[in-house]
Amino acid sequence: MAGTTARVDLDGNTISPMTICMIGAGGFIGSHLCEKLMSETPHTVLAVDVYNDKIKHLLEPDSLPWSGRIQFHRLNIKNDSRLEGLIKCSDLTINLAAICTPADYNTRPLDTIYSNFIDALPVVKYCSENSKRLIHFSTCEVYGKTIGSYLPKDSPLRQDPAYYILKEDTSPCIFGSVEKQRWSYACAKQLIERLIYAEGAENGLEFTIVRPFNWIGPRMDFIPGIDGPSEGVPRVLACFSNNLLRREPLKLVDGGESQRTFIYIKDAIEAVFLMIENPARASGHIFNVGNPNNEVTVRQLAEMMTQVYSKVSGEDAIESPTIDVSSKEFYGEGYDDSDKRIPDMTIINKQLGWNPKTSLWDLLESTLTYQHRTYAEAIKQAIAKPSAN
Ligand SMILES: NC(=O)c1ccc[n+]([C@@H]2O[C@H](COP(=O)([O-])OP(=O)(O)OC[C@H]3O[C@@H](n4cnc5c(N)ncnc54)[C@H](O)[C@@H]3O)[C@@H](O)[C@H]2O)c1
Ligand SMILES: O=c1ccn([C@@H]2O[C@H](COP(=O)(O)OP(=O)(O)O[C@H]3OC[C@](O)(CO)[C@H]3O)[C@@H](O)[C@H]2O)c(=O)[nH]1
Repeated sequence: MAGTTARVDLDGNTISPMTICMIGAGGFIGSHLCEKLMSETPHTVLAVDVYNDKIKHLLEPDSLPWSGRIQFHRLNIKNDSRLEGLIKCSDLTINLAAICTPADYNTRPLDTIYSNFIDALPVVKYCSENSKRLIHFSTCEVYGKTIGSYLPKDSPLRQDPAYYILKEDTSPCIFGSVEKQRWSYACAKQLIERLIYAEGAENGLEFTIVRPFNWIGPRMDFIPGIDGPSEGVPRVLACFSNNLLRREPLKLVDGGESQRTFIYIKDAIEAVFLMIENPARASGHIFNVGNPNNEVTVRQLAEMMTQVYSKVSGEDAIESPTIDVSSKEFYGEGYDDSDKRIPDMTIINKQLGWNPKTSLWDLLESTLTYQHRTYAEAIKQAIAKPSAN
């Protein structure tokens, strides 16, 4: 129960209750952070977002044990003068707000760049000017492509970790050409990282930068036509969940050859907790947060999800569970991809002693159980309902 035993940091010091201004609190990661902060700590959250559907269960009814420790502020950080006041009255600001679905990067590059760079500027400025601590969410996409991806396909060096492991302090950021607008997001994230780093160096801003590597779990994105637009394209977990729920083949972009490491949201949130409560160990650092043991190709992910969904739903898989699509067909002009993403864990291990725990199979089992329970009935009804036209 929150607040009954004193919380101590990794060095044995008592942690005082703090007020956290969490921007983007209504999203996937924000909702999990808020949930754990409410149930396990005495901290207060000023939850800022334009939506609150994913945290409604924490805001209502008033009788919840943490009511009074979480306040929702519906505001758009693009144009709301209340933002500075909220940052000023908090001990820590966590900025999660962003456009962060790849389908937007090449089709809405301006919105993507504004969201990930321009809109984050006032947050950095207010933190710096008011001497407030900032935890800023960047992305593993700042690494772009691996050095190994430029070697010939049969080069033995491709097997050498030096050519693919992504290290915060030494790996380069390798993006495609400007016409490949996919990289608008990574580039905007990289520039805001550099600005935060410079504010730390020149003006003493106390910051931590988080680079998430494909965090997945319940409440990620939306299911098209159910709790999001029918034509919307969410991230891969929700795309594949949608296909499985509708008994459609899973679409493999460009053969599903790209590789990703997936981490369970609950493991990743543990890492963020350590950053929140151990400022002396976390400040001034950039942290990869991922699970290097959970690497698969997108094709393997599709196969695993098909098997796991069959188990949790009790339905046999369809006859042809996957179908190939080109990236142009799926995402449109200007799409490009990261080939492989394995995080180096040295820095987060040394500073915070953190390691991920959950296997890909286990995290898919709990996540797909959630997807089935949450959406299967709604999908059945949507399919049964004759369409409007
Ligand atoms: N989930 C991942 O695996 C992952 C990977 C890499 C990076 N990240 C980064 O982590 C952060 C959070 O990601 P997420 O997966 O929770 O995404 P999300 O889209 O679920 O959450 C982002 C939230 O920010 C809010 N928001 C966006 N613009 C806003 C604005 N102008 N004013 C107020 N609120 C605004 C959105 O409404 C949304 O609720 C993002 O910065 C993203 O780039 C996430
Ligand atoms: O139906 C689909 C959807 C996607 N793919 C391919 O899967 C790979 C992963 O896609 P996704 O999870 O949508 O996004 P990325 O990993 O490419 O990018 C994200 O990483 C972190 C973050 O910054 C925020 O979450 C974001 O940029 C990819 O190869 C798709 O092409 C598919 O085959 N079928």
